[in-house]
Amino acid sequence: MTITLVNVILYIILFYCIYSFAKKNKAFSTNDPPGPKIELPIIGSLHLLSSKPHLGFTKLAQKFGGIYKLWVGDHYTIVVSDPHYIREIWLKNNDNFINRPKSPTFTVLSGNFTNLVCASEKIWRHRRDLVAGAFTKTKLKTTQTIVAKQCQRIMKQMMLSAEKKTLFNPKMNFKKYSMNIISSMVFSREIAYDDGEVLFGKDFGNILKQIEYVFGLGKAGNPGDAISLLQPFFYYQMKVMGTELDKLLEFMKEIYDDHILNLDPENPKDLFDHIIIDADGKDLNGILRVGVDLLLGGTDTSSNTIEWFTLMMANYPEVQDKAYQELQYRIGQRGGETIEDQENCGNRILVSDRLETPYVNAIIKEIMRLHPIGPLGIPRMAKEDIMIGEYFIPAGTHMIQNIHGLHHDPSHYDQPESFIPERFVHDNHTSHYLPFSIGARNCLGMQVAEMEIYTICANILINFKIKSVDGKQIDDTELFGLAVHPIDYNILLEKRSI
Ligand code: HEM
Repeated sequence: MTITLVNVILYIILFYCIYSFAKKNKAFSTNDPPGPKIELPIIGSLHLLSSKPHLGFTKLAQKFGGIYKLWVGDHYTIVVSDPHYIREIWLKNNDNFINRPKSPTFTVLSGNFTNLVCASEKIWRHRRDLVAGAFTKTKLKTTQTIVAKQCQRIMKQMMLSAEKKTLFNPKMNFKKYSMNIISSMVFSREIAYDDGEVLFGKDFGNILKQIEYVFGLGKAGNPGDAISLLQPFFYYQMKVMGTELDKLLEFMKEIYDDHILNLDPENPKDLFDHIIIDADGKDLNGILRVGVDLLLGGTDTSSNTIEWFTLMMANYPEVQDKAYQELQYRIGQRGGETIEDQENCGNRILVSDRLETPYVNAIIKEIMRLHPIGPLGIPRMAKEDIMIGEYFIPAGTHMIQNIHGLHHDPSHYDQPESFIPERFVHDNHTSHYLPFSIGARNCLGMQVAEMEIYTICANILINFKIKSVDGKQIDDTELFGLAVHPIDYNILLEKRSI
């Protein structure tokens, strides 16, 4: 009896493997893109990717070209790093690729696709309009002032660290900087850098831990997302993620209630007020989820880029010095240090200096080229069968924009693995530089991110020399997660003389 049951199970497994092998190795058309010759049952080509899938995908692009197909577990996937095809898909045919794949992780993180980042088409259009509208209504000057104020706060922390010669931890501090910008813009809330600081909304610091936790659980690469047979093994992880996300939503509800209580429709004080007013008293779930999305989307992304910046500056002191000279020159050009208006908040370099500091801009671009924090963007899914150029893409295909592959392609960038900011000084590389993606569903926070990254990086460069703790190069190994980040490290700061 037992043997018979074992036999039945073995037959089922065998049958499933044959079915899976046949399905994955059958062409959809005579116009499929190139890809691996043999797909394995169940896993497809997963074995060709490592724990750092962006590197695996880029290696495959070297073999199959800028557009290729493969099976990532159960999912037929097309990976694109050719700038021509990226534009055809994400820009010209955006409507057909507007949705995100329905993976278990996305399902939980998005409350069944009712948020903004993962929302399905109809809901997405409504949410995107709501948030984009609120961003537009929040005046540029207001955003600049918020960024300048937060930059001044972190400069004080860095100055203290330089004076006391204590180690400075980029990860923890830049996270607070990014989060303070987004939470000031959206919720009029800030978190403290140390326990002595008394700020409005004293519990807000807890949300940072909570975001960290949810981000950690939702890390890309959950095997249950790729292979549905494995989903039961990740049931508990998904359940915990849902519970932790609910806590974030509860917190968001408190902020919402507070906003409702103090709402002046004629005089909205922040982005959340704008969203609440535009939603006209409806869609509480949507508003709360959009609030969480903005915190999630606006924190680890920019802060990881700034972490890469201090790491690379410690490793390339000659680049730091060259940038410092440029910034000194710029200050001289505008008549010295004396810009003391409200928006400046005491910073030595302003957002308005950006156009006049091409080398600093080039450093930032080179860092986002070399270490794009979202190296595979956020995946999309084909709505209907479509021809893109000579290639057929069937409905349901998962689409990956391989930003890492695009940024590391030697046909666009000489010595793509080397850090050479100069390459961006005379050439914008516009067609093959896309850290924020492209098209109607590209990064909604791009302008804020660029502003906050420039402001802090330029002010760090003018105020400090960044050094590694032991005088050696800091390890620049990439760790893969929802955002690609460096191994946690400390730096030493040396104050530059004015
Ligand atoms: C270095 C900083 C950042 C990078 C590199 C980055 C990159 C990206 C990328 C690649 C996408 C996917 C777009 C697509 O599917 O085509 C995205 C989406 C998104 N980002 Fe960012 N991002 C950054 C900062 C931010 C910030 C600061 C915010 C919030 C203020 C933000 C909010 C969003 C949102 C809401 C989406 C989803 C858009 C949608 O689905 O309509 N991001 N981002």
